[in-house]
Amino acid sequence: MYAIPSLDLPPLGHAAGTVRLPGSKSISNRLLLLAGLSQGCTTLVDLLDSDDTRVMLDALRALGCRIEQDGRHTRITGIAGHPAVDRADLFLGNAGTAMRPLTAALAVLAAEQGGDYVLRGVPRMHERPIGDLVDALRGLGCDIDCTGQEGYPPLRLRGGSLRLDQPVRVRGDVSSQFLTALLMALPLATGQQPVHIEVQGELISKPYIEITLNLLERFGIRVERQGWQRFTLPRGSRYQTPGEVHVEGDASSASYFIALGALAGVEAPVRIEGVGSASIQGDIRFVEAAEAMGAQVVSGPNWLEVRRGAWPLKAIDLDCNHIPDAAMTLAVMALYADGPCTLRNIASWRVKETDRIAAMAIELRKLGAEVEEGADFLRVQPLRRFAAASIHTYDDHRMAMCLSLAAFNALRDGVEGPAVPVRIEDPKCVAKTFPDYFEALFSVVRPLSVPVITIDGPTASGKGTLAAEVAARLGYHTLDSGMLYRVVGLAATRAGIAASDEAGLAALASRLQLRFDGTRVLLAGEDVTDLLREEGAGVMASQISVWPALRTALHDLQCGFRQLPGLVADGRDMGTVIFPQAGLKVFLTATPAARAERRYKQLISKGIPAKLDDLRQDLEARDARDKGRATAPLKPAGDAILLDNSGLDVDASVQRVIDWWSERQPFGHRAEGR
Ligand SMILES: O=C(O)C1=C[C@@H](OP(=O)(O)O)[C@@H](O)[C@H](O)C1
Ligand SMILES: C=C(OP(=O)(O)O)C(=O)O
Repeated sequence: MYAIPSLDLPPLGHAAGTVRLPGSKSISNRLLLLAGLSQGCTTLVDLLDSDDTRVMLDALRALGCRIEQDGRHTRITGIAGHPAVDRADLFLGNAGTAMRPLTAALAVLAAEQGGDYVLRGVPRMHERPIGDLVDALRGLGCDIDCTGQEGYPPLRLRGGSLRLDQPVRVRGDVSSQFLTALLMALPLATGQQPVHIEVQGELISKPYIEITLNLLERFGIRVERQGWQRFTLPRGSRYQTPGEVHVEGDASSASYFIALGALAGVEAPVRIEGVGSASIQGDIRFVEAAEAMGAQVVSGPNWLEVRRGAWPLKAIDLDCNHIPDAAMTLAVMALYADGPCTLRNIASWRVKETDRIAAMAIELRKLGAEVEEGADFLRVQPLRRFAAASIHTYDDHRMAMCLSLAAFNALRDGVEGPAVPVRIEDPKCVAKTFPDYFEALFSVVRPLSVPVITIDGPTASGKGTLAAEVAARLGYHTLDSGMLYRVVGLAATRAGIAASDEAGLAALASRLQLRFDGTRVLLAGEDVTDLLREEGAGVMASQISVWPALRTALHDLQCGFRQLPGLVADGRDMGTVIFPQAGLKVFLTATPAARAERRYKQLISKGIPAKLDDLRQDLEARDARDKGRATAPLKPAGDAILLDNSGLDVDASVQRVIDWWSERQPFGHRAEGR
């Protein structure tokens, strides 16, 4: 996950490869609640692990469920309709699928057994309506206070007494989750008589009710229904655990990769695993919408393969009420269409993670699009010239994921102006349902060009620290090229290859069994990170790095580090030889005295004995050798910016580099500052 203020996506090219989807949010949270209310143990396989499911798991734990997690398996021992506590204060984040169903379940339990439960969430959750559900539950005899604003969480549920002689009436035109909540909770009240639910007003998002009915059935509850108006829970309904249930991949999350295939699956398809034609999720019908826009889709029961068909995409005019979440993806695909696209019947977008109609219109306009927004529709004109935009994401995972698709602007035929990057602000908001979304995206797209920052400089100038910090701030990868020479040095010493054996060293370098695990370096499976930091390894690296054949052998290996979303490479010839096209080149220096002092402190703090004078002499000798070697000598690239950090702390140096980098981006200053 990218827990950084913003993530810059460079212009992206063709896509190919396989993405395995995380579990469905809607299925995961329903199964968790049903398992939690059942008697006995239910094993959920491939449950979604994200913000929305974590709040549900925390709530179930607080109510007395036992939860054990082991790899792909989550085991829940339910409370059999009897919470272990009669008071709890539950934080449910911004998870509608936790807030709404738990409200109904706890309101019914509190009315039947007594209790005092508070349900709250993030500030946006306190702006998302729940009044229709509260009214329905009050009509049933539950005692519910809206402790903030009437009709919105936080809620306090305190007892009451159930009246089941009349049908429970609930409005269905703001959110289907209210009906889902009642369907999942009311089996708790069928001890003496059946319970009837009547839906008032036009029910929206109907396919989500199908998911609810399907999963209730797996827990032994067969709901009788008359169309979408009337539902009956038979007398004596009891949750019976099915034992083990597999959670299919999330069909709404699939929409981004279906769109990706339609836009960029040119030479090969994008394969999506985890969801397919056998899905019980309504959002699988996004496939039809994508096909209407020209995508070519082949599917199996739990996979899809999507390629580009029509290009530009074909404009559509679609009632999207049945796919409220996935439809957002169509709004961004519309930028690549051959005419205006209209998405209708989407009023519910206004009461989700943010007002999604307004947010989508604002952000698409930043890209240059002409957008018409109505109470319940959005019309998007295609774009010929994309503007580089910093996309605000409103703490809405889907805004971040959808708008990332604007980074394919270079693929638009007849596009005017240069290919532009897209900045996604607060990228970690994807954690609501798809924490590794960007990693998944990067694994299947080919960049047109990956941004590189090079930081070259003499030994002990602090390149490594600066590079690591800059990379962490930008979400970029790092290449510590000095480390590669150290690894070769270490491997050579072990293999008995002399520092003077140029051919032997080059041959060794080309067959290195090297792997990086975060900041750890593994040589033939052995963690050698600490050995590489020793002085001897540095001296050996400097001696062997004079050999042209070795430098050539390591060239391709180093270029391979240039991966999305970007690279910060530090060394001695990063800007001059390996990445001459880098977007920013920094040459970092400090006086020999300052560098010797830093190295001295570093060694002493690790308990390694050292002498200041010796260190200074050593590093002056290394400077001379690095500067004097015939191949790739240490010198600033012509277009490098010099940074003398003798009098700067790390934070100040990092900020300088970030500022220089920001100035070179087409977005203006980084949105959230540091
Ligand atoms: O029941 C569900 O799992 C959901 C129902 C839909 O909400 P609405 O019924 O409010 O449209 C959908 O947007 C949400 O992401 C999940
Ligand atoms: C509307 C959404 O979430 P929630 O389950 O919180 O309603 C969503 O995931 O798009």
